[in-house]
Amino acid sequence: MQNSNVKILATEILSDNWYTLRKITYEYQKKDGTLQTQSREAYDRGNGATILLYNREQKTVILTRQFRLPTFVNGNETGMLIEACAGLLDKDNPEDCIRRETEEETGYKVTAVRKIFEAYMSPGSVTEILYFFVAAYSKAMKVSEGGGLDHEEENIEVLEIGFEEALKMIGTGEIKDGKTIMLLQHIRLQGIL
Ligand SMILES: Nc1nc2c(ncn2[C@@H]2O[C@H](COP(=O)(O)OP(=O)(O)O[C@H]3O[C@H](CO)[C@@H](O)[C@H](O)[C@@H]3O)[C@@H](O)[C@H]2O)c(=O)[nH]1
Ligand SMILES: [Mg+2]
Repeated sequence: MQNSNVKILATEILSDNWYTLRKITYEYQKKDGTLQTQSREAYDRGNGATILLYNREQKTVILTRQFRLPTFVNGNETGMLIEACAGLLDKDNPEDCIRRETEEETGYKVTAVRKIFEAYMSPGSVTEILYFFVAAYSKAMKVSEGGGLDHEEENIEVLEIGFEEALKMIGTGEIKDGKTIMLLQHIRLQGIL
């Protein structure tokens, strides 16, 4: 935090049940030089990594489907969401994290992963920065069922979908997850599939 126009005055923890919600009060120097005191809530659930697995011969991608409670209480009738594989970093670096998460959730053991960019996904309220990766996959890399970790209560379905179909699913609203849309569009924009 190096912006000399901002001075943190107070940090209050509103909730630290599973992740941490803080209310931060700060002094902000406006362009005209005057000082303004503001406060904002920031939800800190750590940082994350996500990956799109693609197969050039088959022109397919690997996606997941799982129940996402926050979407269920906000308009997603079944609560089921189709997403690229993703996970929180814990103490890992993003690359190790995404390799581990890929194997746990999809059952594919990928070797060469490529970082493409990083993005704040909800900058007005959530601190998280998300690291984006892509990797080629093949049948030979499938080492387990995937599906996520039982002790984390993950019930993840693994989907292998034609790339063109996945792109269409953005238009139909069947794919409604930001990171997944960004990854699919990247694959198209870069001509990877
Ligand atoms: N008990 C309990 N479990 C929780 C809670 N919040 C999350 N979990 C569980 O903690 C686990 C976290 O799984 P990960 O695979 O590491 O993370 P993720 O939820 O898939 O998050 C990924 O996708 C998010 C949504 O796009 C990203 O925001 C995030 O960065 C990451 O990439 C999941 O099993 C989730 O259900 C909670 O409040 N209580
Ligand atoms: Mg996950």
